Amino acid sequence: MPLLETRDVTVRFGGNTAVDGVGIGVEAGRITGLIGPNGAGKTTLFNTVTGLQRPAAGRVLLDGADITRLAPARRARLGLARTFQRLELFLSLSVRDNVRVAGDVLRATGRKVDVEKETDRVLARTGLEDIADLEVSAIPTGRARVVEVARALMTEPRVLLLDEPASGQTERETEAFAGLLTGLAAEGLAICLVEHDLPLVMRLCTTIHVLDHGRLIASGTPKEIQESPEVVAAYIGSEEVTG
Ligand SMILES: Nc1ncnc2c1ncn2[C@@H]1O[C@H](COP(=O)(O)OP(=O)(O)OP(=O)(O)O)[C@@H](O)[C@H]1O
Repeated sequence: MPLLETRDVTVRFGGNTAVDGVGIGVEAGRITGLIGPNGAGKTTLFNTVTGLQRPAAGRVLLDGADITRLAPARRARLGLARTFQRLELFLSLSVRDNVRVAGDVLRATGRKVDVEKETDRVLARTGLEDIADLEVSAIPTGRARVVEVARALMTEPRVLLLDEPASGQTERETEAFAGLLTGLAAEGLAICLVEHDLPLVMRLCTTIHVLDHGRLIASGTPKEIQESPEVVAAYIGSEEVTG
């Protein structure tokens, strides 16, 4: 059973159906891809899962429990964490402080945590120790993306939703990042990856869901997705599906 599931989720903005009856699953210990051309509805689906967007219809389930009506903070306490396509970091704070602030979510669960120790552990785990004391405004975008992941990890999530985390990363940064994600999944985390770097998605994901114009047009292994005529047709003129 998937740890996170959407069932028949529909989101409308006026007359525009941004997400149209979409059901996807995200499993623990796996990296699940969510891809699709620009405007396909990927971020809107993430927003629905995390509670920033209310669906017109459908349900979101976490570990079998219906969380569709819960506020975003409640969902975060239940183990949902995300990063944002447009980075949502405190630019004038240090890398360490950006990570540390997420300790509040952990404290809100009532768990006794040493936030300083946990911050150090997460900074080490994500390879950010060398820039921990720099202001976020002074670091390259590629590393800032990792800071967002580190901040999400501070909440000790069960599910991590990543919205275009590799965008702005150098090839070397992406390599390190791929290693980090693989390691996190191996530790049991459920990761859902929205990413336009399709070779990266094909390499990391066990299952990939493909959206086009709000509709789920395919779900399957990387091989199945690359061979799907619907997927190839959806990407013609926008990007190539390669692995
Ligand atoms: N707040 C909003 N108000 C109105 N329309 C919106 C809003 N957010 C998204 N949309 C529309 O919903 C559709 C899906 O957008 P969304 O950002 O979810 O796609 P996406 O797959 O994440 O795209 P991209 O890959 O470009 O980030 C688009 O047609 C977009 O214009």
